This record gives sequence, structure tokens and C-alpha cells, in this order.
Amino acid sequence: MAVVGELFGDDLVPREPRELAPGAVHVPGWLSAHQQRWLVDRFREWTAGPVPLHSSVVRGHPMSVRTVCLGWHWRPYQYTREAVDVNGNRVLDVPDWMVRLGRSALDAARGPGAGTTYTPDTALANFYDDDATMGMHQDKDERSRAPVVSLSLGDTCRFRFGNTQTRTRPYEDVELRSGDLFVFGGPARLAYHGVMRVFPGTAPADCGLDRGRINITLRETGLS
Ligand SMILES: O=C(O)CCC(=O)C(=O)O
Ligand SMILES: [Fe+2]
Repeated sequence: MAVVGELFGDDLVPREPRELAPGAVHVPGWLSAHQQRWLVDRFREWTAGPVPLHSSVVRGHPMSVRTVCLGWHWRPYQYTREAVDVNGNRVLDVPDWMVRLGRSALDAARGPGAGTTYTPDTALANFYDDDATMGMHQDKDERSRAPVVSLSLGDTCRFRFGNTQTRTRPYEDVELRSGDLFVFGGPARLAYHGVMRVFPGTAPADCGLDRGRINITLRETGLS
């Protein structure tokens, strides 16, 4: 059995890119281990920057996820340059490499050339500890309807991707693992989605994160 496990363990069966719904594409294992470690290091730099990790307060309740933003600071339901609900400091800029990363992510998910004009001007980097979740929501505080590019690092999570009309069924649960890319744009851009749970201790040893999960979403705000 041990041998079969080594040959056909979950980690070794290739997971192919898949379109869950028109505009919603999951590309498993898109980031190399080296890229994952490098992004985890950048995340640590951001959290040591002008605005620390913080829990946004949604309808009076702090989210269990803690977030640091680049480019624009997000709070429900608006973007500002300064983190007015944290310490008033201006957030770090979106680095050029992140725009290139977003473009190649779209090329990978939707085909060569799909990312040519994509210019994300904000990134929300979320940290999930063992118990953190994110309820079903739409990403709709952006004026632009350009795709959202999502990158996962560290522990695996159960991600729920639903429909544009309701928080409820139909939806599909997928596992997002360290290195996975998920893109939602086009007809799926306003689909409800959320993180049902994190699976502690599932991060690969070489991803640079011992505990917890990081998710980075790149977006175009459409603001100037
Ligand atoms: O953590 C995730 O995979 C999703 C994050 C998300 O939906 C958000 O930041 O709006
Ligand atoms: Fe979201």
C-alpha cells in the first residue's frame, strides 16, 4: 500500500486546469515552489510595511481573515489610498512584477495574449490561520470588471465557487492548494465565492509557510 501511495498519492496525480463555469478557471500548481517561497517572503515584507495585517470589520463583525493591501486599501465597501480604518498610512504601491504576474496568470488561465492589457492596481493579501474562513460574497467594490486573479500559498483550503445570483446553490467546492491559480472574470466576475475551511498542516514543506494560508488577489479597481 505504501508503494501505491507513493506512486499515486494525491500530490502526484496531476491536476489539470479546469473551467468551472464560463470565465472561472482553476489552474492547479501554477506557481513553482521557488515562486511560492518568494511570494511568501514578499508577503512578510508587506506585513512589516506601513500598514500591518488587520481584520476588516464587516457589519460590525471583524473578519477572521487578516489582510494587507497594496495599491489601494480595501475596506467594506470602498477603496482608499490610505488605510483609514487601521493607522491612516498610505499603502505600498503595486510592484511592476505583480502586473507581469497578473498578465501571465491570465495567459495561463485563458490562453496566450489574454493578459496583455491587464493592469491590476490593487492586491489584497489575506492571511488565514487554522480557524479562519470567508463567507460567501461578491468582489464588487471595483468599478472595473476586469478579472480577479487569485493565488494561494500554504495550507490547502476548501474554496466555494457559486453563481452570480445568490449565496446558495448552485455552487462547487474545490480545493485550493499552495501554488494554485484561480481566475474569475467575464460572466463569472461577480459570482459569489468564499472559503469554507482551511486544512491545517497541509502546506507543502517547500512553500515557505509553516502554518496558515495566504491568498493574494489581484484586481483592477477602475479608480484613478
Ligand atoms: O482566499 C481566497 O481564496 C479568496 C479570497 C477572497 O475571496 C477575497 O479576498 O475577496
Ligand atoms: Fe472575494
